Amino acid sequence: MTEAVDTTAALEAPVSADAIWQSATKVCRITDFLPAPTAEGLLQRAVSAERDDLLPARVRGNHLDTRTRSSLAHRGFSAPELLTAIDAVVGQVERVLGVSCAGTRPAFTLNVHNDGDFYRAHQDVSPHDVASGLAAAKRVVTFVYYLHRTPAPFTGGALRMYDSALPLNVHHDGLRREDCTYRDYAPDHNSVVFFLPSALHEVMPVSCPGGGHANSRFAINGWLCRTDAS
Ligand SMILES: O=C(O)CCC(=O)C(=O)O
Ligand SMILES: [Fe+2]
Repeated sequence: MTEAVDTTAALEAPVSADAIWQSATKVCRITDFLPAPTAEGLLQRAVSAERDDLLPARVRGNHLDTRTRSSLAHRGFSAPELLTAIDAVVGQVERVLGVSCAGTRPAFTLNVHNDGDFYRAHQDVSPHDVASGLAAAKRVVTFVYYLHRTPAPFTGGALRMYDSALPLNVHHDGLRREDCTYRDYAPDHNSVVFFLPSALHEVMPVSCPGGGHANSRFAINGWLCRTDAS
């Protein structure tokens, strides 16, 4: 039996101008993504990265900003086996996220978080990038593939995905970060996540008291980027 609902009162009440509208951000997450020996091989390459190749990670626009981001990045790291696997699932990712990756090319770095490292809340593409025609504006999909020794030699380091919120994505006034709901994703070894680069996200601080490069939280983080031709 359906009950009649009186909506008159609701219609007469004005919608609060301060209301924050939130909706869960879509994330495709795949665990045990690569065959275990392939993941192990990638981890070994990450562990044996040359010290000289690891430079302080930069924020969008190629700036060093240690209050926003603390980690090391290896820009020349190669991971063809990961790219092949991403290619194999891109159709499903497109369907879930509602974008087309046709004509895109991957660009990525190996990111290394150790004790005390973090990456504060940010977007991989902002409306400003698009307005200014910055290279980041070509990012169509973000991917992050995680690697670490097992059991994890660190704690923390979750990927925090904030729910999309109005007015957050329109203008920043009036919306405090504390008001935003979110979901945390564990950076489990051999798992990968895909999301839209406009989504607000954060790497929670990593605790790795013993330090040591080999004990780091490794992530191959990149984007499927529109090419000039696409
Ligand atoms: O390592 C992660 O979980 C995400 C890193 C990230 O957001 C980035 O490099 O833009
Ligand atoms: Fe990011």
